[in-house]
Amino acid sequence: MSGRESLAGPALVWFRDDHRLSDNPALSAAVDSGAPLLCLYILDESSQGVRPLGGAARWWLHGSLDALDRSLRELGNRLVIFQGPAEEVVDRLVETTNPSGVYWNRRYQAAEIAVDRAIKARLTARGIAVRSFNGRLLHEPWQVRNRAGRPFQVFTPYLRAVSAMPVAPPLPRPREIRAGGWPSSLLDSSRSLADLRLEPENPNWAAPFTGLWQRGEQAAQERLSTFLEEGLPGYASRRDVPAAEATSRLSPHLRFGEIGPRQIWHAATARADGRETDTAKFLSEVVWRDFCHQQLHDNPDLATAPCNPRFAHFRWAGDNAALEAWRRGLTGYPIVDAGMRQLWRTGWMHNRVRMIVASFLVKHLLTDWRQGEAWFWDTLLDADAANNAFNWQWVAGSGPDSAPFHRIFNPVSQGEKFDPDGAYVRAYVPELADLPSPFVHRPWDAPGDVLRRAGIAPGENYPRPIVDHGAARERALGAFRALRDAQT
Ligand SMILES: Cc1cc2nc3c(=O)[nH]c(=O)nc-3n(C[C@H](O)[C@H](O)[C@H](O)COP(=O)(O)OP(=O)(O)OC[C@H]3O[C@@H](n4cnc5c(N)ncnc54)[C@H](O)[C@@H]3O)c2cc1C
Repeated sequence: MSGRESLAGPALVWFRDDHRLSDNPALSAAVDSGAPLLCLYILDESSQGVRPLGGAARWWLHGSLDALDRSLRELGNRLVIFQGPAEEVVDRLVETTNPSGVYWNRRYQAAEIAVDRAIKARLTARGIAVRSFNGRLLHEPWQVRNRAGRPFQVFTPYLRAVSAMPVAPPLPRPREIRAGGWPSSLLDSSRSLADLRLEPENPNWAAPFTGLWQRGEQAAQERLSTFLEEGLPGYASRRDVPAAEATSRLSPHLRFGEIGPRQIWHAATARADGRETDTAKFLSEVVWRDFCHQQLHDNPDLATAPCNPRFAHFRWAGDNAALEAWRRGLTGYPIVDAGMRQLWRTGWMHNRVRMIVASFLVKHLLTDWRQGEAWFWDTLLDADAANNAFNWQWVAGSGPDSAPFHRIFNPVSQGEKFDPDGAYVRAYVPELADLPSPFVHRPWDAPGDVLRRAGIAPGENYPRPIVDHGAARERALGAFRALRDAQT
């Protein structure tokens, strides 16, 4: 503890996407400073370049902040919320509280980094210590480098490098978080959670989420324990089967930092005995998340500009009716429609199906991947600047270590392979529930009497395919060839 920090004013702990008390390095360091703490959150949707959250993520944020406040209150503190450009809010806070230090965990979007740098420079100039930490990743983007000291562009060597690096053990939850006194002028300018209007009303389209998801740190820990107990055995072989519900569903918790990857890493490793393959596969997914963050850090425009500049000239078809059919789950391809409806109904979609629907949008519908990225951004509870943009570029073929553009998923064979008896399709596309398995991924092949018995009238209560697979594939390959030829 430095003498200056302990003798001067309170310490400010600024929570941002790290909504937890355990393994929260910024919080632990502030507690260790000995100063009383002022804990805050800023809803900043107006600083230059900051991307406002999508609707589903706003719903999650509401519960996440509520849970964080309750946890802080259990330890004698509370969360005070502000709204507005972070630089202005922090200036006001510093002016009024004269803090001994400001503590935060780092963020990785370019606009947020710019805000943090500007704030840090101003505070440092005023003699106020700013201490920033890694609370979000296993390793910081700049810590994982190849032999030439450059960032990895390919995941496998990145994973190999990370596997050889020790992962810091998670920090314990503080036992007490001594509260500083909030000046009333600041409290007057603070917002209640309700003021932020994060949850939708009229219509409350998020109502079904309440029964499906528990937000907050405790729920994240419980989900991890249940997954390690019940889901991890067999994860490597079952993770691609959407009906198996064999993945952790930790993604929204990770997105909002209700659990940290180091906690997951150590908890999974501690139970790896006898399930080494499953554990390694699961942890490699957590490493993908770090890799995505490294890519975002090195490509600040990841969500808007293709990493491979050649793709900037791609000739997209831009068919709005087809885009709308995709969004609504009305393409006539059962696995695509099931995925898009799972997303709408639950705020989440299985990873295999995310790849299928993304490939369908980009390649079968020849629609700019940024349209898909934006829809996911608005509808996913786990919408994440790094994971979402990186994975869309991966599918579109324009990102680092991407699937090549000419690898075009066939939505029928993908469905038959990963959802062989159609359980996933039946769960989300009830129109097809009574279709026998051989036809559930290709209703157009079913004889008339089979369709009648299943209650399906093609084009009336379930759409005919909006594109023909073979023709769409040829069109996509043609567009890619045109791009290549134009540049050689
Ligand atoms: C087009 C597309 C868009 C995506 N958008 C997002 C997004 O906005 N937010 C998001 O968290 N994930 C995104 N993913 C990655 C992946 O689909 C989800 O992380 C995963 O489905 C979450 O489910 P889970 O927690 O059960 O995963 P698990 O299989 O249990 O994996 C554990 C954790 O590893 C990480 N992870 C798993 N797969 C990936 C991956 N491919 N890339 C990066 N991290 C991964 C996630 O944090 C996940 O919670 C996207 C994938 C695709 C193909």
